[in-house]
Amino acid sequence: MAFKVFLIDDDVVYLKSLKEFLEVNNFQAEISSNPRKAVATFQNKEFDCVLLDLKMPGLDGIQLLEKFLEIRTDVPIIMVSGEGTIPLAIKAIRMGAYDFIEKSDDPNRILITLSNAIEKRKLFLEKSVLKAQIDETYSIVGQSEAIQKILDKIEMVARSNAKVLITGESGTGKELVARAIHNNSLRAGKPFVKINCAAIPSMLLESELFGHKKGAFTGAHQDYKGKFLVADGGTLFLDEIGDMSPELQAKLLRVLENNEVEVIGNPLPIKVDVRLIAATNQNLPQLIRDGKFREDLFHRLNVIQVHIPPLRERPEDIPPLADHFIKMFAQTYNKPVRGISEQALQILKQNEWTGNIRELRNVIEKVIVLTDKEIIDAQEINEALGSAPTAQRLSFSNGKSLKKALEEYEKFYIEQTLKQHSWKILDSAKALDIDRTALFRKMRKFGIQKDDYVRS
Ligand SMILES: Nc1ncnc2c1ncn2[C@@H]1O[C@H](COP(=O)(O)OP(=O)(O)OP(=O)(O)O)[C@@H](O)[C@H]1O
Repeated sequence: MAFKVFLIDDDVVYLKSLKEFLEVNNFQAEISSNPRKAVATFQNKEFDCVLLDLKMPGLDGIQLLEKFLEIRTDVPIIMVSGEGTIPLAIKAIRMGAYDFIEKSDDPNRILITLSNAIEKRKLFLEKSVLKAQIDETYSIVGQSEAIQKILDKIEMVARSNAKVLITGESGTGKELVARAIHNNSLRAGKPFVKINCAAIPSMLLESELFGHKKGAFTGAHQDYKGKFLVADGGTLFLDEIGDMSPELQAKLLRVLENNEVEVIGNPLPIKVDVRLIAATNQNLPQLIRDGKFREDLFHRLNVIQVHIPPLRERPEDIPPLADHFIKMFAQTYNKPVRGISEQALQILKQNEWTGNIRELRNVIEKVIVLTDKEIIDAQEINEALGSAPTAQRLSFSNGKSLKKALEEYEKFYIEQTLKQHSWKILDSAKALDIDRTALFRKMRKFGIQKDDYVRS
């Protein structure tokens, strides 16, 4: 497809010859010798680049440039300067023109300047599309007062370097908020590194965080760059901070006090510049009272606190979230789904959502995979919820044998316990007062699984 160039000049002879030259070189060219009409044309048509004469009677090039830049700034404008207009051309560039050429220039130079400008625009547009896709994936949806306050807080704290502690149940969006803070900060171009303190055994976590030198301990076959160093200049997100061992808490505190990392096996500490965001679904003040979390570390981390309430406390967020996930998964799975019926929405609003937004997202994904309808109906939602029944729905298990009803409840109860304990088998088994083998057996029997659950 040929690129479209808009040529504006009062010199019609020059205009026509330039148009011919560009067309021979596979460009499409539209010309205008009337500056006022040119504004309307620029407003109504799509161009990849504009070549604009600096000196014209009536509205001159500088005034026209000003008007064009008011309309849009993504189309590069190259000024065409005649004799003695170089200072004006420089002024135009200061105002936002892409470059300038001289009428007397070798036509091949004009081609090069034009191609460069169009290439730059292409890259700009590609970047905008990618950014829009990322923004969509990481956008925080919700109309509740709680979410609006969180969005305001993100904006307020993003530009500082203050440490942030994000609290909230599993699946409420803690990681999403951490990413939003990073993406809105001056560190946005630098890495965002996430580490889940509950998913890595305590002995390995130290090396994951701070790194090690080859030979520092048995099995350290090569140097390993810890997450603090990987995140240098950017943001480190420590998820499930409440699960960090007391020894490691002490080491983390030292890093935060000195902004230096002690790589295992390396005698010299290394300076780092990392913004720390921590998250937990546990009650840290309670862990402090139980002697499991250091109070000094808590105060270091808790400079700014963002608490995300569970979804059941903000049902007004369910319609916009459902809409968001429907659009997202309809596109992913190429389905014709456009919306959801009022009745189906009511069922979603009444659900308990112990797994919060992650659970809602999974339910919508499941419905979209299975449906071919344009509007999701109540039956489809009920079926999708059926595999993860809530306490509310279980109380209506009429028509089933007692054995079946009890089994359903047993499955539900085990699932909820696992969720509450972030899928840690040992903790969940303890809470259920059964041993871990029995829990594994029941999980197998009921087909309960989470892809990345942790064996603690
Ligand atoms: N307000 C929101 N708008 C859109 N999507 C959301 C929102 N909150 C959460 N999500 C989505 O829900 C899922 C779970 O969110 P996230 O992983 O951030 O939760 P979390 O609190 O960090 O969970 P965990 O404690 O289990 O690590 C993600 O897919 C996330 O994109």
